[in-house]
Amino acid sequence: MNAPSSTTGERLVHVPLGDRAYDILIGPGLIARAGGEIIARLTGRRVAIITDENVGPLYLAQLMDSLQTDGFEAVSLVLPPGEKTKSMDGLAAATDMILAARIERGDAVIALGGGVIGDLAGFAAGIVRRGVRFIQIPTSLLAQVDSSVGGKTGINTRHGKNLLGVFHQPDLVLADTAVLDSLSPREFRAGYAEIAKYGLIDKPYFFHWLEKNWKKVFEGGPERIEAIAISCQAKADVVVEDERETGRRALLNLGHTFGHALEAATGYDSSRLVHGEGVAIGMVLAHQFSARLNLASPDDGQRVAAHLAEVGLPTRMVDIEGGLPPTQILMEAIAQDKKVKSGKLTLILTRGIGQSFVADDVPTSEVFSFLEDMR
Ligand SMILES: O=C(O)C(=O)C[C@@H](O)[C@H](O)[C@H](O)COP(=O)(O)O
Repeated sequence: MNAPSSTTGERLVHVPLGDRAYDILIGPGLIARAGGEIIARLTGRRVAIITDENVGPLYLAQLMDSLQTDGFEAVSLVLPPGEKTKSMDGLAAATDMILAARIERGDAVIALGGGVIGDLAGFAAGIVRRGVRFIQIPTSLLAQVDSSVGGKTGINTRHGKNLLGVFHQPDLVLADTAVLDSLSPREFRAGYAEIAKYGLIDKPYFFHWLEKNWKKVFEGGPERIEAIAISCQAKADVVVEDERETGRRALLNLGHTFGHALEAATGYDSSRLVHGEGVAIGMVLAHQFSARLNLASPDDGQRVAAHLAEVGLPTRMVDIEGGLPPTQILMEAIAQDKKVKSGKLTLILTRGIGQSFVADDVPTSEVFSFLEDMR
Protein backbone atom coordinates (compact mmCIF):
# COMPACT_ATOMS: atom_id res chain seq x y z
CA MET A 1 0.00 0.00 0.00
CA ASN A 2 3.00 2.34 0.10
CA ALA A 3 3.09 5.12 -2.46
CA PRO A 4 6.19 5.33 -4.67
CA SER A 5 8.91 7.53 -3.21
CA SER A 6 11.36 9.74 -5.13
CA THR A 7 14.85 10.77 -4.09
CA THR A 8 13.51 14.19 -3.02
CA GLY A 9 11.00 12.56 -0.70
CA GLU A 10 8.16 13.54 -3.03
CA ARG A 11 5.41 10.93 -3.37
CA LEU A 12 3.03 10.15 -6.16
CA VAL A 13 -0.24 8.35 -5.59
CA HIS A 14 -2.09 7.41 -8.77
CA VAL A 15 -5.87 7.10 -8.69
CA PRO A 16 -6.65 4.63 -11.52
CA LEU A 17 -10.22 5.57 -12.39
CA GLY A 18 -10.17 4.88 -16.13
CA ASP A 19 -10.87 8.05 -18.11
CA ARG A 20 -11.09 9.93 -14.80
CA ALA A 21 -7.68 8.74 -13.55
CA TYR A 22 -5.40 11.28 -11.92
CA ASP A 23 -2.24 11.79 -9.91
CA ILE A 24 -1.78 13.10 -6.39
CA LEU A 25 1.66 14.65 -5.93
CA ILE A 26 2.81 15.08 -2.34
CA GLY A 27 5.87 17.04 -1.28
CA PRO A 28 7.32 20.48 -0.61
CA GLY A 29 7.48 23.24 -3.26
CA LEU A 30 4.66 22.09 -5.55
CA ILE A 31 2.85 25.45 -5.69
CA ALA A 32 5.98 27.09 -7.13
CA ARG A 33 6.00 24.60 -10.01
CA ALA A 34 2.24 24.14 -10.37
CA GLY A 35 2.21 25.62 -13.90
CA GLY A 36 4.53 22.92 -15.23
CA GLU A 37 2.57 20.09 -13.61
CA ILE A 38 -0.74 21.46 -14.86
CA ILE A 39 0.38 22.18 -18.42
CA ALA A 40 1.36 18.54 -18.78
CA ARG A 41 -2.24 17.50 -18.04
CA LEU A 42 -4.50 20.21 -19.49
CA THR A 43 -5.39 21.16 -23.05
CA GLY A 44 -6.94 24.53 -22.19
CA ARG A 45 -4.87 27.55 -21.25
CA ARG A 46 -7.30 29.41 -18.99
CA VAL A 47 -7.67 28.80 -15.29
CA ALA A 48 -9.93 30.26 -12.61
CA ILE A 49 -8.46 30.07 -9.13
CA ILE A 50 -10.75 30.06 -6.10
CA THR A 51 -9.17 30.70 -2.73
CA ASP A 52 -9.96 32.39 0.59
CA GLU A 53 -8.82 35.42 2.57
CA ASN A 54 -6.48 33.34 4.75
CA VAL A 55 -4.74 31.36 2.01
CA GLY A 56 -4.83 33.94 -0.83
CA PRO A 57 -2.38 36.41 0.74
CA LEU A 58 0.08 33.57 1.43
CA TYR A 59 0.15 31.59 -1.83
CA LEU A 60 -1.97 33.14 -4.59
CA ALA A 61 0.80 35.35 -6.04
CA GLN A 62 3.23 32.42 -6.13
CA LEU A 63 0.65 30.24 -7.90
CA MET A 64 -0.23 33.01 -10.38
CA ASP A 65 3.47 33.52 -11.19
CA SER A 66 3.99 29.87 -11.88
CA LEU A 67 0.88 29.64 -14.07
CA GLN A 68 1.71 32.79 -16.02
CA THR A 69 5.30 31.66 -16.56
CA ASP A 70 3.90 28.53 -18.19
CA GLY A 71 1.60 30.58 -20.43
CA PHE A 72 -1.72 30.31 -18.58
CA GLU A 73 -4.26 33.11 -18.44
CA ALA A 74 -5.30 33.09 -14.78
CA VAL A 75 -8.04 34.90 -12.84
CA SER A 76 -8.85 34.55 -9.17
CA LEU A 77 -11.66 34.89 -6.66
CA VAL A 78 -10.93 35.35 -2.96
CA LEU A 79 -13.81 34.31 -0.67
CA PRO A 80 -14.27 34.66 3.10
CA PRO A 81 -12.77 31.73 5.01
CA GLY A 82 -14.83 29.17 6.93
CA GLU A 83 -17.62 26.66 6.55
CA LYS A 84 -20.22 29.40 5.96
CA THR A 85 -18.66 30.00 2.52
CA LYS A 86 -19.85 26.51 1.50
CA SER A 87 -23.26 28.02 0.78
CA MET A 88 -25.56 29.08 -2.06
CA ASP A 89 -23.98 32.54 -1.93
CA GLY A 90 -20.48 31.08 -2.17
CA LEU A 91 -21.56 28.87 -5.07
CA ALA A 92 -23.19 31.81 -6.88
CA ALA A 93 -20.00 33.87 -6.55
CA ALA A 94 -17.80 30.99 -7.75
CA THR A 95 -19.91 30.03 -10.78
CA ASP A 96 -20.37 33.67 -11.79
CA MET A 97 -16.62 34.27 -11.76
CA ILE A 98 -15.90 31.06 -13.73
CA LEU A 99 -18.44 32.01 -16.39
CA ALA A 100 -17.23 35.62 -16.52
CA ALA A 101 -13.72 34.29 -17.18
CA ARG A 102 -15.13 32.16 -20.06
CA ILE A 103 -13.65 29.00 -18.66
CA GLU A 104 -14.34 26.27 -21.23
CA ARG A 105 -14.62 22.54 -20.64
CA GLY A 106 -10.94 22.00 -21.45
CA ASP A 107 -9.87 24.80 -19.10
CA ALA A 108 -9.77 24.37 -15.34
CA VAL A 109 -10.98 25.62 -12.03
CA ILE A 110 -8.23 25.50 -9.41
CA ALA A 111 -9.08 25.20 -5.71
CA LEU A 112 -6.31 26.77 -3.63
CA GLY A 113 -7.28 26.23 -0.01
CA GLY A 114 -8.66 23.82 2.54
CA GLY A 115 -11.69 21.55 2.45
CA VAL A 116 -14.24 24.37 2.25
CA ILE A 117 -12.66 25.89 -0.86
CA GLY A 118 -12.01 22.46 -2.43
CA ASP A 119 -15.61 21.29 -1.93
CA LEU A 120 -17.09 24.57 -3.17
CA ALA A 121 -14.78 25.02 -6.17
CA GLY A 122 -15.19 21.36 -7.11
CA PHE A 123 -18.97 21.68 -7.07
CA ALA A 124 -18.78 24.83 -9.20
CA ALA A 125 -16.43 23.07 -11.65
CA GLY A 126 -18.79 20.10 -11.76
CA ILE A 127 -21.85 22.12 -12.77
CA VAL A 128 -20.50 24.97 -14.95
CA ARG A 129 -21.05 23.87 -18.59
CA ARG A 130 -21.98 20.49 -16.98
CA GLY A 131 -18.39 19.98 -16.02
CA VAL A 132 -15.09 21.76 -16.57
CA ARG A 133 -11.74 20.43 -15.48
CA PHE A 134 -10.68 20.75 -11.89
CA ILE A 135 -7.40 20.91 -10.01
CA GLN A 136 -7.00 20.67 -6.27
CA ILE A 137 -4.16 22.50 -4.50
CA PRO A 138 -5.04 21.61 -0.90
CA THR A 139 -3.42 23.81 1.73
CA SER A 140 -4.74 22.25 4.94
CA LEU A 141 -3.74 18.87 6.30
CA LEU A 142 -7.37 17.79 6.22
CA ALA A 143 -7.71 18.67 2.55
CA GLN A 144 -4.39 16.99 1.66
CA VAL A 145 -5.30 13.67 3.27
CA ASP A 146 -9.01 13.59 2.60
CA SER A 147 -11.23 16.13 0.90
CA SER A 148 -9.05 16.86 -2.16
CA VAL A 149 -9.11 13.17 -3.13
CA GLY A 150 -12.09 11.20 -4.36
CA GLY A 151 -14.32 13.72 -6.10
CA LYS A 152 -16.92 14.47 -3.42
CA THR A 153 -17.87 18.14 -3.80
CA GLY A 154 -20.66 20.18 -2.32
CA ILE A 155 -22.11 22.87 -0.12
CA ASN A 156 -24.08 22.89 3.13
CA THR A 157 -27.74 23.86 3.47
CA ARG A 158 -29.86 24.66 6.51
CA HIS A 159 -30.85 20.97 6.46
CA GLY A 160 -27.30 19.75 6.97
CA LYS A 161 -23.76 19.30 5.76
CA ASN A 162 -22.78 18.70 2.11
CA LEU A 163 -26.39 18.10 1.10
CA LEU A 164 -26.01 19.65 -2.35
CA GLY A 165 -23.14 18.44 -4.49
CA VAL A 166 -21.89 16.21 -7.27
CA PHE A 167 -19.16 13.63 -7.70
CA HIS A 168 -16.57 15.39 -9.84
CA GLN A 169 -13.06 13.99 -9.79
CA PRO A 170 -10.09 16.36 -9.98
CA ASP A 171 -7.61 16.05 -12.86
CA LEU A 172 -4.66 16.57 -10.53
CA VAL A 173 -4.00 17.07 -6.81
CA LEU A 174 -0.91 19.03 -5.78
CA ALA A 175 -0.38 18.61 -2.04
CA ASP A 176 2.43 21.04 -1.24
CA THR A 177 3.55 19.91 2.20
CA ALA A 178 5.63 23.07 2.82
CA VAL A 179 2.42 25.04 3.34
CA LEU A 180 1.46 22.93 6.35
CA ASP A 181 3.97 24.86 8.45
CA SER A 182 1.68 27.90 8.25
CA LEU A 183 -1.30 26.07 9.80
CA SER A 184 -2.39 26.79 13.34
CA PRO A 185 -1.92 23.85 15.75
CA ARG A 186 -5.70 23.55 15.94
CA GLU A 187 -6.07 23.26 12.16
CA PHE A 188 -3.26 20.74 11.97
CA ARG A 189 -4.86 18.59 14.68
CA ALA A 190 -8.20 18.72 12.87
CA GLY A 191 -6.55 17.24 9.78
CA TYR A 192 -4.81 14.63 11.88
CA ALA A 193 -8.23 13.25 12.89
CA GLU A 194 -8.78 12.18 9.28
CA ILE A 195 -5.34 10.53 9.19
CA ALA A 196 -6.19 8.52 12.31
CA LYS A 197 -9.49 7.58 10.64
CA TYR A 198 -7.69 5.46 8.01
CA GLY A 199 -6.07 3.39 10.75
CA LEU A 200 -9.39 2.97 12.52
CA ILE A 201 -11.21 1.91 9.35
CA ASP A 202 -9.07 -1.07 8.38
CA LYS A 203 -5.37 -0.46 9.15
CA PRO A 204 -4.74 -1.31 12.79
CA TYR A 205 -0.95 -1.33 12.16
CA PHE A 206 -1.21 2.28 10.87
CA PHE A 207 -3.13 3.36 13.97
CA HIS A 208 -0.45 1.70 16.09
CA TRP A 209 2.27 3.47 14.03
CA LEU A 210 0.50 6.78 14.64
CA GLU A 211 0.29 6.13 18.37
CA LYS A 212 4.09 5.77 18.31
CA ASN A 213 4.99 8.41 15.71
CA TRP A 214 2.37 11.17 15.97
CA LYS A 215 4.82 13.69 17.42
CA LYS A 216 7.08 13.30 14.37
CA VAL A 217 4.05 13.76 12.09
CA PHE A 218 3.27 17.01 13.93
CA GLU A 219 6.90 18.17 13.84
CA GLY A 220 7.30 17.58 10.08
CA GLY A 221 9.96 15.60 8.29
CA PRO A 222 9.65 12.23 6.59
CA GLU A 223 7.00 10.83 8.93
CA ARG A 224 4.62 13.64 7.99
CA ILE A 225 4.92 12.95 4.26
CA GLU A 226 4.68 9.23 4.97
CA ALA A 227 1.43 9.69 6.91
CA ILE A 228 -0.06 11.88 4.14
CA ALA A 229 0.94 9.43 1.40
CA ILE A 230 -0.45 6.42 3.30
CA SER A 231 -3.70 8.34 3.85
CA CYS A 232 -4.03 9.34 0.18
CA GLN A 233 -3.26 5.80 -0.95
CA ALA A 234 -5.81 4.39 1.50
CA LYS A 235 -8.46 6.79 0.23
CA ALA A 236 -7.57 6.17 -3.42
CA ASP A 237 -7.91 2.39 -2.91
CA VAL A 238 -11.43 2.76 -1.54
CA VAL A 239 -12.52 5.34 -4.15
CA VAL A 240 -11.31 3.16 -7.02
CA GLU A 241 -13.35 0.25 -5.68
CA ASP A 242 -16.54 2.27 -5.06
CA GLU A 243 -16.37 5.73 -6.62
CA ARG A 244 -20.01 6.67 -5.96
CA GLU A 245 -20.43 5.27 -2.46
CA THR A 246 -22.75 2.40 -3.19
CA GLY A 247 -20.99 0.24 -0.60
CA ARG A 248 -17.44 0.19 0.75
CA ARG A 249 -16.80 3.93 0.32
CA ALA A 250 -19.21 4.59 3.18
CA LEU A 251 -16.41 3.40 5.50
CA LEU A 252 -14.64 6.72 4.80
CA ASN A 253 -17.54 8.26 6.68
CA LEU A 254 -16.42 6.78 10.01
CA GLY A 255 -17.21 9.40 12.65
CA HIS A 256 -19.00 11.64 10.15
CA THR A 257 -22.66 10.91 10.92
CA PHE A 258 -22.18 12.12 14.49
CA GLY A 259 -19.55 14.69 13.44
CA HIS A 260 -21.73 16.34 10.80
CA ALA A 261 -24.67 16.48 13.22
CA LEU A 262 -22.45 18.22 15.78
CA GLU A 263 -21.25 20.70 13.16
CA ALA A 264 -24.85 21.48 12.17
CA ALA A 265 -25.88 21.75 15.84
CA THR A 266 -23.10 24.28 16.48
CA GLY A 267 -24.14 26.38 13.48
CA TYR A 268 -20.88 25.65 11.55
CA ASP A 269 -19.25 28.07 13.96
CA SER A 270 -15.52 27.35 13.71
CA SER A 271 -14.84 29.07 17.03
CA ARG A 272 -16.79 26.17 18.60
CA LEU A 273 -16.08 23.20 16.34
CA VAL A 274 -14.25 22.59 13.08
CA HIS A 275 -14.92 19.59 10.83
CA GLY A 276 -11.96 17.49 11.97
CA GLU A 277 -12.87 18.04 15.60
CA GLY A 278 -16.42 16.89 14.89
CA VAL A 279 -14.96 13.80 13.22
CA ALA A 280 -12.70 13.12 16.23
CA ILE A 281 -15.67 13.21 18.62
CA GLY A 282 -17.72 11.25 16.09
CA MET A 283 -15.10 8.47 15.83
CA VAL A 284 -14.99 8.10 19.60
CA LEU A 285 -18.80 8.01 19.71
CA ALA A 286 -18.84 5.35 16.95
CA HIS A 287 -16.49 3.17 19.02
CA GLN A 288 -18.48 3.76 22.21
CA PHE A 289 -21.78 3.03 20.48
CA SER A 290 -20.28 -0.18 19.05
CA ALA A 291 -19.26 -1.21 22.58
CA ARG A 292 -22.75 -0.42 23.86
CA LEU A 293 -24.16 -2.77 21.21
CA ASN A 294 -21.63 -5.42 22.37
CA LEU A 295 -19.90 -5.34 19.01
CA ALA A 296 -16.54 -4.15 20.34
CA SER A 297 -14.68 -3.97 23.61
CA PRO A 298 -15.00 -0.68 25.56
CA ASP A 299 -11.17 -0.77 25.75
CA ASP A 300 -10.97 0.08 22.03
CA GLY A 301 -13.06 3.22 22.48
CA GLN A 302 -10.86 4.21 25.39
CA ARG A 303 -7.73 3.65 23.30
CA VAL A 304 -9.07 5.79 20.46
CA ALA A 305 -10.14 8.55 22.86
CA ALA A 306 -6.77 8.42 24.64
CA HIS A 307 -4.82 8.84 21.40
CA LEU A 308 -6.97 11.64 20.02
CA ALA A 309 -6.92 13.44 23.38
CA GLU A 310 -3.13 13.03 23.53
CA VAL A 311 -2.73 14.98 20.27
CA GLY A 312 -5.08 17.65 21.65
CA LEU A 313 -8.36 16.83 19.88
CA PRO A 314 -11.75 17.01 21.60
CA THR A 315 -13.20 13.54 22.20
CA ARG A 316 -16.49 14.18 24.03
CA MET A 317 -19.58 16.22 23.28
CA VAL A 318 -19.08 18.09 26.56
CA ASP A 319 -15.75 19.35 25.18
CA ILE A 320 -17.70 21.59 22.76
CA GLU A 321 -17.83 25.22 23.88
CA GLY A 322 -21.26 26.69 24.49
CA GLY A 323 -23.25 23.47 24.98
CA LEU A 324 -25.45 21.60 22.51
CA PRO A 325 -29.11 21.84 21.51
CA PRO A 326 -31.43 18.99 22.61
CA THR A 327 -30.65 15.49 21.34
CA GLN A 328 -33.76 15.66 19.15
CA ILE A 329 -32.06 18.41 17.10
CA LEU A 330 -28.98 16.23 16.66
CA MET A 331 -31.28 13.38 15.55
CA GLU A 332 -32.85 15.64 12.93
CA ALA A 333 -29.42 16.35 11.45
CA ILE A 334 -28.60 12.63 11.59
CA ALA A 335 -31.84 11.83 9.74
CA GLN A 336 -30.54 13.94 6.80
CA ASP A 337 -27.35 11.85 6.53
CA LYS A 338 -26.66 10.76 2.96
CA LYS A 339 -26.31 7.12 4.04
CA VAL A 340 -29.94 6.91 5.23
CA LYS A 341 -31.81 4.22 3.24
CA SER A 342 -35.61 4.05 3.20
CA GLY A 343 -35.60 6.30 6.25
CA LYS A 344 -33.32 3.91 8.19
CA LEU A 345 -29.97 4.96 9.65
CA THR A 346 -26.70 3.57 8.35
CA LEU A 347 -23.75 4.04 10.68
CA ILE A 348 -20.11 3.08 10.43
CA LEU A 349 -19.54 0.87 13.45
CA THR A 350 -16.60 -1.25 14.51
CA ARG A 351 -15.61 -4.61 15.95
CA GLY A 352 -12.32 -3.15 17.17
CA ILE A 353 -9.39 -0.96 16.10
CA GLY A 354 -9.17 -1.18 12.31
CA GLN A 355 -12.31 -3.33 12.01
CA SER A 356 -14.95 -0.85 10.91
CA PHE A 357 -18.01 -1.95 8.97
CA VAL A 358 -21.15 -0.48 7.47
CA ALA A 359 -24.16 -1.17 9.71
CA ASP A 360 -27.52 -0.75 7.96
CA ASP A 361 -30.81 -0.33 9.72
CA VAL A 362 -29.48 0.97 13.04
CA PRO A 363 -32.48 1.62 15.34
CA THR A 364 -33.04 5.37 15.72
CA SER A 365 -34.23 4.90 19.31
CA GLU A 366 -30.89 3.25 20.28
CA VAL A 367 -28.95 6.16 18.78
CA PHE A 368 -31.18 8.66 20.58
CA SER A 369 -30.78 7.06 24.01
CA PHE A 370 -27.02 6.63 23.47
CA LEU A 371 -26.60 10.34 22.63
CA GLU A 372 -28.74 11.31 25.63
CA ASP A 373 -26.46 9.26 27.88
CA MET A 374 -23.26 10.68 26.36
CA ARG A 375 -24.16 14.37 26.81
O1 LIG B 1 -14.73 10.76 0.60
C1 LIG B 1 -15.59 10.20 1.27
O2 LIG B 1 -16.34 9.34 0.82
C2 LIG B 1 -15.77 10.58 2.67
O3 LIG B 1 -16.79 10.28 3.27
C3 LIG B 1 -14.68 11.34 3.32
C4 LIG B 1 -15.11 12.30 4.39
O4 LIG B 1 -14.02 12.40 5.29
C5 LIG B 1 -15.41 13.68 3.85
O5 LIG B 1 -15.58 14.61 4.90
C6 LIG B 1 -16.61 13.73 2.97
O6 LIG B 1 -16.70 14.95 2.29
C7 LIG B 1 -17.90 13.55 3.71
O7 LIG B 1 -18.85 13.16 2.79
P1 LIG B 1 -20.37 13.12 3.05
O8 LIG B 1 -20.88 12.27 1.96
O9 LIG B 1 -20.63 12.53 4.41
O10 LIG B 1 -20.85 14.52 2.97
